Amino acid sequence: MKEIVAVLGAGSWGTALSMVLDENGHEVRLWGNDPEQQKEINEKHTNHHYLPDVVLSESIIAFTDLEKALEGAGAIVFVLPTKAIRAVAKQVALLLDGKNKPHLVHASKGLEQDSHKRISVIIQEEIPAEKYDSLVVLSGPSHAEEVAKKDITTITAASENQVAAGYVQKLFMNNYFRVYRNTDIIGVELGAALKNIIAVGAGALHGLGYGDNAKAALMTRGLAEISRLGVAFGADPLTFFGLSGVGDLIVTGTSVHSRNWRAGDLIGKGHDLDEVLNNMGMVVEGVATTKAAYELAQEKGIEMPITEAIYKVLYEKADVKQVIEDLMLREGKAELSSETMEKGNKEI
Ligand SMILES: NC(=O)C1=CN([C@@H]2O[C@H](COP(=O)(O)OP(=O)(O)OC[C@H]3O[C@@H](n4cnc5c(N)ncnc54)[C@H](OP(=O)(O)O)[C@@H]3O)[C@@H](O)[C@H]2O)C=CC1
Ligand SMILES: O=C(CO)COP(=O)(O)O
Repeated sequence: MKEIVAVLGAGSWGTALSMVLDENGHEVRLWGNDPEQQKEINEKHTNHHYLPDVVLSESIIAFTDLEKALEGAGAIVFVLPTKAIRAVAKQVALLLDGKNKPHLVHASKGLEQDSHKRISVIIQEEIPAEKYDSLVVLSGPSHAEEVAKKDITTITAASENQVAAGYVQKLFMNNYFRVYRNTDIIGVELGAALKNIIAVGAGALHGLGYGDNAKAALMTRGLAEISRLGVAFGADPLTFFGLSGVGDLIVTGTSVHSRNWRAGDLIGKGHDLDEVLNNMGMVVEGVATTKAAYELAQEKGIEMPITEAIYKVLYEKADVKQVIEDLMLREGKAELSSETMEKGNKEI
């Protein structure tokens, strides 16, 4: 199968996914909003700010005109920071005529500020169902830097429509990029978004000089509270043991590639949050997601003590050592709770 694929978002992940699609023989149109970057990609075949030292195939063409990028596309892949998804989806909706119905895919990881909505929900709100074929979430442990080097990567294509998930599996899969199908969109999106909170925390522990025991504690108990929130909103608890749960938690909670981990590390070393975010030069989704998840947990009465602690450090300038002490000295509890394993039916 050879498709025309419009990749919306010419940052690290959009560029790395474009390389996979190009490798698989598809016609790739990489859309961004920066004319200088478009010129660089089309003339020098590099995207030096987002993927330094990587040479792109000449057949990956960058666009700044969204209408031209979407013309005749069989698939449209949203790979934008969460805060840009709604605005870009609105523009896409205006350009789709309902005759050529593309498959929609998104590969972003976050929750919308204020509404706390998942990305697939935002896309469905903005693009009328009659204008596209299907919607699939592509998510898993996958640093752009490693995918661009063709390092072995596994990822999940989640959709209620398994024919659509199979289409996306076929679109992306090759000998270094293995794609699994999944039916649990809620669990995959929540696992992907919420692990970024824990990655910020893991970086902060490293920056503060804590060791491996602390890291294991944070990641394990972090996974417990991610699952608790997810299950309360209808996710399958088993999803959190999969690629977009524990898999993505490992990759971001232990790696210097992770922008969330690096931001946490700098915060742990005493740097100011605004300074850290301004100097990163790339999106750090975990900071905004911490706020969204904290508000969601408060609203629904779901216990998320690690998220609450990270929220206090990021948004209330709480002393990080004091916050850790408070976490450690909470009332003693049983390790496993039944609410983590009982699937709820609330939707976000
Ligand atoms: N990097 C990774 O390894 C992975 C990232 N992800 C997820 O993918 C999403 C995107 O991340 P990533 O590519 O890393 O982010 P980057 O910060 O590397 O790049 C973001 C890109 O989005 C562009 N952008 C921002 N707002 C708009 C807009 N309104 N219209 C058009 N373009 C816009 C930026 O353009 P400009 O340069 O002009 O600001 C930039 O090209 C995130 O949700 C992230 O969590 C998922 C898996 C892996
Ligand atoms: O989600 C990612 C890898 O799976 C990338 O994480 P960061 O956004 O923290 O770099």
